[in-house]
Amino acid sequence: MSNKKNIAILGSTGSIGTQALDVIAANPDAFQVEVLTAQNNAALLIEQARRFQPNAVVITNEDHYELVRQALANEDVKVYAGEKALADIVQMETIDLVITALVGYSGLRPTLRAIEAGKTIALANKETLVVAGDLVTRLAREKGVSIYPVDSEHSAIFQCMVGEFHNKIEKIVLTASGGPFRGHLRPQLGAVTKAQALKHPNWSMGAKVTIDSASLMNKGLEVIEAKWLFGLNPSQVEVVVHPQSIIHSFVQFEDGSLKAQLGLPDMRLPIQFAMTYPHRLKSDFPRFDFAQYPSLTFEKPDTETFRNLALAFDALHRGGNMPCVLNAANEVAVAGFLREQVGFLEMSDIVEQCLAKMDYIGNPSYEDYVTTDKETRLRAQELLR
Ligand SMILES: NC(=O)C1=CN([C@@H]2O[C@H](COP(=O)(O)OP(=O)(O)OC[C@H]3O[C@@H](n4cnc5c(N)ncnc54)[C@H](OP(=O)(O)O)[C@@H]3O)[C@@H](O)[C@H]2O)C=CC1
Ligand SMILES: CC(=O)[C@@H](O)[C@H](O)COP(=O)(O)O
Ligand SMILES: [Mn+2]
Repeated sequence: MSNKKNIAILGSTGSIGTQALDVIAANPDAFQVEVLTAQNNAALLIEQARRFQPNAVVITNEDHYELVRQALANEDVKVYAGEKALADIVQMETIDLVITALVGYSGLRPTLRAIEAGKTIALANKETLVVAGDLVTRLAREKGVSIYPVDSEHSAIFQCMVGEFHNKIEKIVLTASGGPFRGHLRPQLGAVTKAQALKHPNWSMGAKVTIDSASLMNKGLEVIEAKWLFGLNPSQVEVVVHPQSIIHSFVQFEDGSLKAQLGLPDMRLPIQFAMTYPHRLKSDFPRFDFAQYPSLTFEKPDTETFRNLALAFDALHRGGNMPCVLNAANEVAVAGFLREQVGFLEMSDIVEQCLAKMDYIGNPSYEDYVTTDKETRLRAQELLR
């Protein structure tokens, strides 16, 4: 019997997925890859499967199935395709921990299925908690499943909470880099390009989260994610702009003590911590050098210019299916911006109009979320030029 943790990585070809594999490659005695999944990047999935020899891989775009199957015909790796296969594979008995590194709404169903099967979750896919945080956290409580955060801010809060779980949080303060357009006003934002928006000042990430960072929707999604992960009221979550991205977030306890977690912007650390909690594993990640950062600065977010953050707080206050509406409208808007169909500022317009027009459902079922997501997408599509 091996002591290695058997890991499934959903979205292994993405930014988080490939960094999770870096962590595994650096710690072959601690981890074994059990499952890898991808949507379109068949070539990288094949390369990863040859290198890490998982039990199984899933390619969700069925058009690539034959290519992957033939390429792995001489390996001891099972090959599946399609969304149903993705939702089923997470229940495989041999999996210990599922890393949800998919992007967007696509993470919801497999995450719920993994929790149903009692799998520990390392959650990068924040949209899962934005869309259906009540369902997901309720099911996790029922099944006794732990959800460990991968997102850097939430990992920071979680790391500050270690040894403090019996103590009450007064508030948390999420740090935001402010993105590439920090300090810009609306007239300037009207003219920014996709290439400029994809240049995050501190982090190298997938396209969707990078655009969300530029529009401050990422911070809005993270506010909602934090509410569900840490059981907070909306009034207990604040955001401060910290352009250096060195302090990853703060927790303030009820005695007024403020704790923070610091480090260079490198996702491998939070990914690894979610995989090893409650332990820490020795790493060779670059260390922080105080001489390189003579000042760490803070500003209030400008929510009049970057309206997405205010819209996310609004959706959180309204509750029910409104965060699901926010997410679906934003996914359509970001895809439209990446196709250069809409401008930067129009992304918030689309989200705002969907929040105003979609029917409110107070206590949504899973089916209500599926319907809300579908109908919001249709409405948002109509708003694309
Ligand atoms: N990147 C980062 O540093 C951080 C990311 N996050 C969050 O982590 C999640 C992943 O982000 P990131 O790694 O940047 O994203 P990427 O776009 O880099 O990767 C997404 C992964 O999901 C797969 N995928 C995309 N769409 C689908 C779909 N519909 N069904 C199944 N698989 C799909 C992709 O497959 P393929 O490539 O084969 O098409 C890829 O493997 C997001 O929720 C993001 O907000 C949070 C903090 C930091
Ligand atoms: C690395 C990570 O966790 C991202 O979600 C990051 O937070 C993006 O940075 P900003 O949204 O603060 O620009
Ligand atoms: Mn983050």
